[in-house]
Amino acid sequence: MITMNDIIREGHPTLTMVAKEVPIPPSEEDREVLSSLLEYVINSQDPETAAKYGLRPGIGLAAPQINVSKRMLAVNVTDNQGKLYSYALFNPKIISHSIEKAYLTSGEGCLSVDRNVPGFVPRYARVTVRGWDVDGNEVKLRLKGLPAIVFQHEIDHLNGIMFYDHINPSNPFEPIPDAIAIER
Ligand SMILES: OCN(O)CCCc1ccccc1
Ligand code: NI
Repeated sequence: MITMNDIIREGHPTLTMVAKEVPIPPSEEDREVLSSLLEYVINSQDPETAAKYGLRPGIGLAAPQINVSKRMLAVNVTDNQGKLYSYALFNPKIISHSIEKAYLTSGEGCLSVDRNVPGFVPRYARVTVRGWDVDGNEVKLRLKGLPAIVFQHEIDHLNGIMFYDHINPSNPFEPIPDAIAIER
């Protein structure tokens, strides 16, 4: 199982690399890595397991964060209507997105960043993501709200982008025009 010892931190070069596509159908090794990402996210959200293994809670995790520079991510997050989005995908890609933006009023954090970086992170309000699941089946997701934000955070990791790269350095809390403010 993945623990915090396996998660690399900012300054590690893998976090700013562009990760490689995974051959589909996936190898047994790639299937195990993908499953371990989702396992971490779920474990980290279980208070007993998180306490037992010292896991920092996360609503997503991308393979580069465990020093595997391959295009894989896992998300386990509930939206504001109580719908659970639990996905582990190979080669996820945003194939369309709204013009409208959205941001978390609380800002974002990252398991690979051991510090608070305050500020609004502008994201697309709605995205359509296409990817492949652990069995190699194509998946297409239409996302909005917190799930859309998380998928964009994770897909950024596959392109070597950190959440704070999007924060306005001169005014981190500058209002984002016409954007949806998402309270958490
Ligand atoms: O890459 C995953 N990760 O570092 C865990 C935190 C994920 C996350 C936190 C806030 C907003 C979007 C995504
Ligand atoms: Ni992150």
